[in-house]
Amino acid sequence: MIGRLNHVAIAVPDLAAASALYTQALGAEVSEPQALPEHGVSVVFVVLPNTKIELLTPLGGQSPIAAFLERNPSGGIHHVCYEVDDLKAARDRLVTNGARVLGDGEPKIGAHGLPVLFLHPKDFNGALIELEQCAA
Ligand SMILES: CC[C@@H](C(=O)O)C(=O)SCCNC(=O)CCNC(=O)[C@H](O)C(C)(C)COP(=O)(O)OP(=O)(O)OC[C@H]1O[C@@H](n2cnc3c(N)ncnc32)[C@H](O)[C@@H]1OP(=O)(O)O
Ligand SMILES: [Co+2]
Repeated sequence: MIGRLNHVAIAVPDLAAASALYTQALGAEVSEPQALPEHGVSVVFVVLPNTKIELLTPLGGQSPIAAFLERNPSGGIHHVCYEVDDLKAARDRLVTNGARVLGDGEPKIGAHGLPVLFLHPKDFNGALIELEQCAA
């Protein structure tokens, strides 16, 4: 069911500083910031030869990552994103098998303009998992 690793996400307290760190200290290619109010975050993507790193920071007063950063003030690995061929079929199979899909269970459009869902970290060995519909 799951396919390629689309990205690994790191929550950061200061997106500009984290972007500069990846650009200057690590010599990486970093995208321009994207504000995603429907997700309560702003993000940049670090483009790697085999996957991406998503650097994200809270946006607005209701960010789902605010509590994570309170627990981890200097930041930390936040989630991994796997690609799936059919997001709704994957969701239905996971729910049938007892996994919890976060939010209202309906896919939302993510940073790549594709539908995404999140699975509860407590159901997957303490790791927050994002599933992204493969591009057609
Ligand atoms: C940019 C768009 C998109 C993309 O296209 O890539 C994104 O990536 S958007 C990313 C931001 N959005 C989300 O993360 C949505 C899903 N997340 C959530 O709904 C919440 O973050 C959460 C997973 C429900 C956690 O909420 P929180 O308020 O932090 O705390 P809780 O008390 O409800 O947490 C329960 C339990 O889970 C542990 N936890 C929390 N976050 C993580 C995490 N990232 N990784 C692992 N574990 C996590 C938390 O510590 C609690 O554990 P216990 O204390 O042991 O109960
Ligand atoms: Co993500």
